[in-house]
Amino acid sequence: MKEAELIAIRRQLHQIPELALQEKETHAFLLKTVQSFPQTHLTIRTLPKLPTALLVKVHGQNPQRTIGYRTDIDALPVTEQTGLPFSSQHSGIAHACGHDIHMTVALGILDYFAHHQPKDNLIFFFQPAEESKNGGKLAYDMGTFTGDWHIDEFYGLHDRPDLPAGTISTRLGTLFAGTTEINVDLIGKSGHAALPQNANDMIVAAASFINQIQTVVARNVSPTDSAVITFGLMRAGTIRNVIAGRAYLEGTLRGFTQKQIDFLQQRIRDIGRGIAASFNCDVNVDLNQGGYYPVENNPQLTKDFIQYMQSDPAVTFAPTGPVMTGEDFGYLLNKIPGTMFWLGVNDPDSQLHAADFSPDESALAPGVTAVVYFLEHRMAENN
Ligand SMILES: CC(=O)N[C@@H](CCC[C@H](N)C(=O)O)C(=O)O
Repeated sequence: MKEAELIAIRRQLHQIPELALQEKETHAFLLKTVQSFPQTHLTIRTLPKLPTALLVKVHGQNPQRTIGYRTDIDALPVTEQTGLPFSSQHSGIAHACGHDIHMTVALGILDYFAHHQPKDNLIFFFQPAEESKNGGKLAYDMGTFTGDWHIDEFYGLHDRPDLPAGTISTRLGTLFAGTTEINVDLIGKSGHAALPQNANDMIVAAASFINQIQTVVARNVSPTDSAVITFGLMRAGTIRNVIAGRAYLEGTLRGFTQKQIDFLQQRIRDIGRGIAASFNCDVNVDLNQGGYYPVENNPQLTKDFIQYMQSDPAVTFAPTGPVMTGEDFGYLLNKIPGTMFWLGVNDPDSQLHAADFSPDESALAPGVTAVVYFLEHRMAENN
């Protein structure tokens, strides 16, 4: 596929961002595009119980194994502020995490193998719901990757704004953190602002909960380890002279190992129980990890990936450390060995999830080429 075609696809996808599990237009666009490729050795599959997902199998000439390639397809509840002429046409929703770039690269790779039949089988998984609702886990747990759709090794990328366009980067070990969504409901008693003795103020209880949570990473995690707990949403109260009888908080916790995540979850539950006792209120702590396991790259496959990318003169490879962003590809890599890697998209003044995030489209063609060449390498004899 020519660079201009990749850019045209990316711009169309960019204009129709959809939230997790609602990716109907995106699914229709992806299906139409895949149907426009030569169909001789393709099988297209949809999942009745996960209707926005799309799978495409490329049948190999002499298959010894099946290699999977995954892209996420959902967007974020962000109002785009890029000023691009092809900005989001869906109010309040944007591809602020670059999944339009991910999908376009996947279509570019698939188009290549639709025209050049591979030796082994390839399965492309266009996965809904990465940002929330763990679409990867949903698909895996419903038995999607069994029988003819079994995958031996799995690859996927994420775009990265602080790397030059087209640069490939990954590491041995954990690449992305495991995350857990935290929802906390504090239930007390509302009343008159002037009569606190007759009420039970949940703004004060929530403030205390938040303050105690700040001690977890600072005081319970070794200074040589990393973890983060952030509360990004807090709702309580209606007016200055009514004591709030309820407060609601949403946050996320992140760590690089499952052991550490389990520990952080336990501390949050403990603090919730402590607040309930000390404020004589109800505190319901709901923790949901879903499929957001730490993204742990398989040692053998990732060593081969890094060696290949470093040795190919057409590829710029950069080493990297782990990051605290999460990815539900972590769940799939927990079940199927594989490698997740970054693709540089050169937007260093912005960041993932920002309203002005605008990846550099010149990353598309080298991204496709690097993955196509790597997959050819994996399918060569002796690999
Ligand atoms: C790449 C990226 O930004 N991923 C998301 C994953 C969502 C995690 C989950 N919804 C949570 O907040 O725990 C991220 O926020 O890192």
